[in-house]
Amino acid sequence: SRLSKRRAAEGGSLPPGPAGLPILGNLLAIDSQEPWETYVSWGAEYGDLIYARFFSQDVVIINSEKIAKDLLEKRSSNYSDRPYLPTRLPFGWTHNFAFTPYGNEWRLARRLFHQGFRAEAALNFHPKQICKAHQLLINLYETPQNYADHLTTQAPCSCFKPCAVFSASVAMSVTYDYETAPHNDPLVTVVEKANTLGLQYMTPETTAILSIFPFLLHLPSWFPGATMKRNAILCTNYGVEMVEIPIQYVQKNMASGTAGPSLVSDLLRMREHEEPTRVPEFDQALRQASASAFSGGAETTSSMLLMYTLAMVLHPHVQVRARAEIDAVVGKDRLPGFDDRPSLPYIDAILREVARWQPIAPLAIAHAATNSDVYEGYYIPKGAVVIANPWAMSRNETKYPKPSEFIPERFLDADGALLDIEPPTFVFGFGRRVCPGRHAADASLWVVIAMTLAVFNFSKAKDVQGRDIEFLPKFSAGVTRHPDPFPCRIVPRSGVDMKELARLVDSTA
Ligand code: HEM
Repeated sequence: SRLSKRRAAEGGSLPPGPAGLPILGNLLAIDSQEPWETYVSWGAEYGDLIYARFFSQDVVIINSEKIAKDLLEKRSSNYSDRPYLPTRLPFGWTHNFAFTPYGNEWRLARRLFHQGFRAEAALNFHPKQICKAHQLLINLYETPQNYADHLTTQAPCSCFKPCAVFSASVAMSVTYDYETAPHNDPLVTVVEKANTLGLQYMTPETTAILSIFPFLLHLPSWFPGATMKRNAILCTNYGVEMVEIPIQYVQKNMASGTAGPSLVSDLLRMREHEEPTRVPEFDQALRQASASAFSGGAETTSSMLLMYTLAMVLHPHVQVRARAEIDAVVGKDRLPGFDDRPSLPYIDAILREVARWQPIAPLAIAHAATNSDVYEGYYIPKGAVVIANPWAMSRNETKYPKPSEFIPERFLDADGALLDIEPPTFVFGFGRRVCPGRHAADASLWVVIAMTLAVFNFSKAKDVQGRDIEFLPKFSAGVTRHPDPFPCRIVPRSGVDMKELARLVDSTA
């Protein structure tokens, strides 16, 4: 076969892996809800570097951090491409550079994004993150039963104050200096629609079928069963609105002199100094950089905050220790702020453990091999889809004993100081494609964790007899993996009423 000839030419054999069917390859063997679990079980049999086939597509799965770093970081010039996604262009998904092939277009978009989101620049977001966290506290105080809405999306909410919609509003604010409306913000709605509809078509597992039946994408949209085509059209339209409307908003504000600082206003100013011939390229990159900031930022942050809420409800003793730390370091007269971060190691340990305990992107985003390669004697074909499996890395028992348990203490030494070990950065991916929003995400998560623990107590909801309502957490993987709604009670700590909360908020404003 062609493959064995290539192998003979290069030396080395394919990494071990499960036997597949002649045409389908290994697709039928994969748990469609939790493919990362299938890859963990393959790993137990074949090792941490696994070869599989989806139809005719070569796939390499990496279950260990070491191999992921050896390939995706140390050999990053060969492993920074993305798999070809037949859905990307028909669904108008050119606005998110997460899916742009490796090359100049991606490089420029990522460079512009970096302008606003690199570690030092992301410090500028702190005041906005604090302000949004304050709004979140007020919303949680007033309508705690709507906690998921406050943390994630918009939804009818009975409070009259601006509904925080924390994640989306931080993202919109830093990218466009756009204040999300209290309810049903038109832009947040359109981003959600574009994301929910689009992202399910952007994974190698789902799109594998299109590489063998590409006609599915080309059936006329009125054809019965042509859902994919109809969705592609809808999604393209949402994408255009989601990209263009907020840019026009910034341009209008700049023209009237009312634009506050934002990524897009900075980039529009940079644009004025571009060579005229380079402007079209710059415009395309500006669109990718800005749309990626808010479409990439909102959903991920909110999924992690839901994981955090779940962790707190299930582990009251963790809250007790966290509160004792906050009370000792910050006191009860004010809320924790970023300056307190170095003195609050337990809060950081919670943040790390939330990220590790339930990775919200269990298979990160697949990379692709530009050229064939040989690693430890194994042959990796050119064009192979390379899937790193952060889920498997989070379940490494040597590094994380009792991996399915939530134990922030694993990141601390006996004196309660943060251990000098690498935090679970694998949840943000690897190499040149590593998540560029991670610094902003880290600060948003930290401030919410610190402030909510300072003010609230999370517990299981009670039934009419006053008994805890027990539940088994369930998770769904849509855009990102997140817990399904679970019953919970969020009540202010004793002594915190609305007046006191307003005072606390004012004291850190
Ligand atoms: C809350 C936690 C977050 C997690 C766990 C997360 C995780 C990831 C992962 C796993 C990747 C793929 C990395 C790879 O290919 O190796 C990624 C890429 C990306 N993330 Fe994040 N992310 C988070 C927050 C954010 C935020 C807040 C933003 C935007 C402000 C963002 C923007 C992006 C973009 C634009 C990419 C594509 C990078 C590229 O292809 O060059 N992410 N993220």
